[in-house]
Amino acid sequence: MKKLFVATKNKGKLKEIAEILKPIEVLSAFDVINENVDVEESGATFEENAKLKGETLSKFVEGYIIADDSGLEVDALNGAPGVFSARFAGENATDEENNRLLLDKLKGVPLEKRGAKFVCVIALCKDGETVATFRGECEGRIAFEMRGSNGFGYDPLFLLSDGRTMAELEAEEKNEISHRRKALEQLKFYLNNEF
Ligand SMILES: O=P(O)(O)OP(=O)(O)OP(=O)(O)OC[C@H]1O[C@@H](n2cnc3c(O)ncnc32)[C@H](O)[C@@H]1O
Ligand SMILES: [Mg+2]
Repeated sequence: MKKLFVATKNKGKLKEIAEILKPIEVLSAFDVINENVDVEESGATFEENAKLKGETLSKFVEGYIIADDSGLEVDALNGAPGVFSARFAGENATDEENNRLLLDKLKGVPLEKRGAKFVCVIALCKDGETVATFRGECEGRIAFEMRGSNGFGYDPLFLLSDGRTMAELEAEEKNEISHRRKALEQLKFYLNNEF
């Protein structure tokens, strides 16, 4: 496969996906669709939402498209924010607002109880149908304050075992260990075998 559309409005995701999938050419579906398509992420799981986004947008492009639905699951919050990660602090919440709310909710929780994981589900779709889904996870803890300016979303609060936050990693380092990398590796394996 030489070229793949991606159904995302998130520039941070798009950049990571393009880097990880090289040499496949990655194109944003929203750059080629003239209409204003908005997909309601009403699913209860990352899989459902990835399919919703991929299947809907696949009807507007020629060929294969992938959608990424991802988020953060925090142990002490019983898996929240989960599928609500992007809108944790409200419908149009900024990353900063989401991070602040997370810190608030974890006030007084000690480090050993601050376990969390990032989850990424990639759906591969075509002509309104899902061909396959792939899941990647990355484990860490929630830090006591935000640190670092790389990445996006909850990266400044996601503490790795070496003591750095995900936002303190260089882009290449994040792309080696991330949930997104793990899901996309499976996609690459699938594409190499099926196409
Ligand atoms: O739906 P699209 O258009 O792809 O973009 P989005 O930002 O709304 O994406 P999601 O619905 O999948 O929500 C994922 C949220 O989870 C968080 N997230 C996902 N991957 C992340 C990562 O690698 N690092 C930090 N936060 C991440 C971040 O807050 C995202 O906004
Ligand atoms: Mg979204």
